[in-house]
This record gives sequence, structure tokens and C-alpha cells, in this order.
Amino acid sequence: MSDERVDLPTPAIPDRHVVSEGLPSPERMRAALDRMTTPGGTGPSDTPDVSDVEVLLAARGDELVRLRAAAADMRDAGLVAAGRPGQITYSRKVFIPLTRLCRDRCHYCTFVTVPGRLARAGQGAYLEIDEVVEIARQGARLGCKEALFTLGDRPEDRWPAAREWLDARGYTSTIDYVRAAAAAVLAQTGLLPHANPGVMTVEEMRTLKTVAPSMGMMLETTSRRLFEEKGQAHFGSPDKDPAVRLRVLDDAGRVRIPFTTGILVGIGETRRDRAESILAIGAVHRRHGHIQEVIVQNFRAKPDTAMRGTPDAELDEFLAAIAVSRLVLGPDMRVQAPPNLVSEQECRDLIDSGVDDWGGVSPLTPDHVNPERPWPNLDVLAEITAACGHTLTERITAQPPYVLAGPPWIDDGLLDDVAALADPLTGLAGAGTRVHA
Ligand SMILES: O=c1nc2n(C[C@H](O)[C@H](O)[C@H](O)CO)c3cc(O)ccc3cc-2c(=O)[nH]1
Ligand SMILES: C[C@H]1O[C@@H](n2cnc3c(N)ncnc32)[C@H](O)[C@@H]1O
Ligand code: MET
Ligand code: SF4
Repeated sequence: MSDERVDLPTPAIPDRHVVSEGLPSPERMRAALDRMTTPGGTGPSDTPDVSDVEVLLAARGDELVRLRAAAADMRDAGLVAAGRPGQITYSRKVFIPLTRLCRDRCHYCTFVTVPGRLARAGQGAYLEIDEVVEIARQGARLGCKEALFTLGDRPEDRWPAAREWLDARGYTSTIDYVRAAAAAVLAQTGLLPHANPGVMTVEEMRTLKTVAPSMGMMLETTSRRLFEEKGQAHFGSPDKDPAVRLRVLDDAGRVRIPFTTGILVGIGETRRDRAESILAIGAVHRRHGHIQEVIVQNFRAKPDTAMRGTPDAELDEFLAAIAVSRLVLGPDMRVQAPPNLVSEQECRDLIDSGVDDWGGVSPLTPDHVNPERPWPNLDVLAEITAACGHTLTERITAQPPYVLAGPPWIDDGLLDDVAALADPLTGLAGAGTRVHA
């Protein structure tokens, strides 16, 4: 089981990334709960008060039970309204780490590497096209329908080795190479690319939209302190400036991209930061209607990172973050939490807190961002989901409403590729559809 094995003991060094916060008074908590969970209170159509959201993120004990039950009820009502009661989705995917070089240096990240290390391991700056297609081909044989491109941000700005690799092959930038690699996967295997390359310009988004039915970038947090203060998680990572990330979310809406975003819980942000981050995602979605899913991801400490001594997000804190995200974002939002970052028992807790999507799960490739956390077997995930009274259902990379809407959300040039894998009535993965590898 994922829980027992893999967590190496973390050294108990004093830690600047942990914020210790008190709990609100029971009266204050009850008032916030009443406003957020009773009919006629602040529903998803109104903007909740940031202080209420902050208070609810501290729910514990009976109050947390009540908060999570309200969130689970809202999720259930949303799935009924969407015409698929009880269905919790996942996307069968392969993970393609196109490059691990990055111009940022997030303190929690173990995905990122440096040219010296790559050279010692005999690896290139980027995966070659034929390596990428081979991963997709193997995934296709296992029924995968998504190729997730996750990579470091703009490594050519920092590393000559990255610039030289691109130049030698005639690519103008990392994003230009993502476009080429995604096009090759699409043409040669039919897997649908989901692009997660970090910060993008509007032009880059327009380009990638022709090869990827959906894209994403975690907001992570709106906290400026984590970005500006030396020693904090995002210090020295220009692409983690909250203003830049909020700009990307807005641009993605203008370009009409079905877009995935989310928050990372437990990287030194306060509950106030978390409340503001959730509300910011709600606000950008109200402006454009493009946020196809919101990932609530718990930070997992990695032994070889600067944040190795930071305790993993406490489970109650994490469950409250999920439930509050659901209540703030409403019944129509897909709220995703990865099933490999908690134990199997805790997966049930995620469902009982209002989650309705497990995200991408792979029968082939590891989660390269959290390589020490294997995916649950898909049969086990189906059992866990069923034990909570729900049905595990396969989707494709873009969420059903965007698949069903087609243009302008899905590029004209991708309509046939999407139709080949989607069920025309539900917009989920079609029964019996397979890619052609
Ligand atoms: O395996 C992972 N997949 C991650 N995914 C992929 C995600 O699970 C699916 O690809 C999407 O749900 C689309 O199906 C992300 C996608 C984004 O757009 C933004 C962030 C992430 C983060 C992760 C991650 O840490 N690990
Ligand atoms: C791809 C996404 O993975 C998340 N990410 C990066 N490092 C970690 C970690 N140690 N634990 C959990 N999530 C992480 C970030 O939110 C990033 O945007
Ligand atoms: N580098 C990008 C980001 O941080 C992609 C995910 S992290 C491996 O947003
Ligand atoms: S989380 Fe993304 S941006 Fe930050 S160092 Fe890792 S790869 Fe780079």
C-alpha cells in the first residue's frame, strides 16, 4: 500500500515553511458554516466572503464532518444535473516528461533537474520525438487516451544546453517543441495531448490549441510572500509570480481553452492565502467559463528538495480545502484530487469531501512529479469508488461540456480526433473506442 513503504523519514529540522495558525472560535465557525451550507445562505452564485472561506478552511471535528457532508451533497447534486449521477471520472493517460530542465527553482519540486545530472545519466535535454511517440504507443496498447505533457518552464532562458538542443533541431522554443511532439503523438497514435508546460503567452496558447484539446497550469497559490521572501517555496521562480499566473488563467479564458488549474496545499501558504486562491479561480471562471476542473493537490515532501523537512499537508487541513473548494466553486465545477498522493483509505475521505474526478491515472508511466507515489491499480480505484457509492467512469482529457460544445472550445482541426475517442452523447470516453497504435 502506498502509505507504508515509500515515505522516507523526514529530518526534523526547524522549518520556515510551516505556518502555525490558530483555530477560529466555535461561534465564528458556526456562523460561517450556516452561511455556506444552508439553502438561502451564500450559495455558489454569490461570491462568498473571504473571511468566511478562511474560517471554514480551519474546520475540525464535527464541524469538518458537516462541511464535508455539505460539499459531498453539492457534488452529488451537480452530477445529477450533469446527467451522470454518481459518476466519478478519471482519464487513462501516459505521462510524457518532455524536459526536466526549467528556469524556475520551486523548493518542493523534485521533477526539475540540471544539465550536469542529465549528462551523467546519459540523457538529453529533451525527449526525442521517437521516444515520445514510443511512450504514447505503449500507452495506446493499454487503452490510454490522453498524453499528458508536463515539463519545466522555458529552460532555454537559463540553460545553454536546452537552447542548443532546440536550435540543432530547428525549434524556436520549448513551446514550439511541445507543439511538434504533441502533433506527432496525435498523428501517430491518436492519443489526445493535454499540455501542462507552465506559463504561456497568448500566442503560445493559440499555437498549442491546434494540437491539444485541453491545457492546464496550477495557480498553486496567490501568496506574494511565498514568491518574494527569500527561503520561501517560490522565491527565485519567475513563473510562480501570482500576478503572472493569474494573467495566464485570464488569457486561457480569452483563447477559449478548456483549462485545468488548481492549488497546491501545504507549501507555506496561510489559510487566508488558500481562501484567496480558491476565490481567484472562481472569479476567473465566472469571467470566461473555461476552468474545466480544479485540482486540489496536497504537497508531498521529497527527500531531495529544499522543503524536505516540511511536513506533508495534514489530512484534515487538506480535506477542508477540498470541501471548501467544492462549496465555493459550486456543483458544476469538476473538483479533482489525485488518488496516488494519499492512502487507499484516504481516497474515500477525498470522495466524502466533494471530489468528483481523479485526474489522469496511468497503467504505464509513473507520476513523474511524485515518482515515489505509484498509481493505484485501476481495478482497486474502481473498488474504492464503488465502496463510496459511486461509479468509476473514464473520460478523455477535455471535460464533457467542452467536448459536447465543440468549437470554439475545441479547435476545428481536432474535432475528428476527439470524436474518435468520445461518446457523442455524454462527452465522456466512448465505450470500446481505442486509439490506433
Ligand atoms: O500525474 C500528474 N498529473 C497532473 N496533471 C494531469 C491531470 O491529472 C490530467 O492530465 C488532467 O486532468 C487532464 O485529463 C496536471 C494537469 C494540469 O493541467 C495541471 C497540473 C497537473 C498536475 C499533475 C501531477 O502532479 N501529476
Ligand atoms: C505539476 C504540478 O505538480 C505540483 N507539484 C510539484 N511538486 C510537488 C510535490 N512535491 N508534491 C505535490 N505536488 C507537487 C505543482 O502544483 C505543479 O504545478
Ligand atoms: N513547470 C510547470 C509548472 O510548474 C509544469 C508542472 S511542474 C513539473 O507549472
Ligand atoms: S514545479 Fe514546475 S516550475 Fe517549479 S521547478 Fe518544478 S518544473 Fe519548474
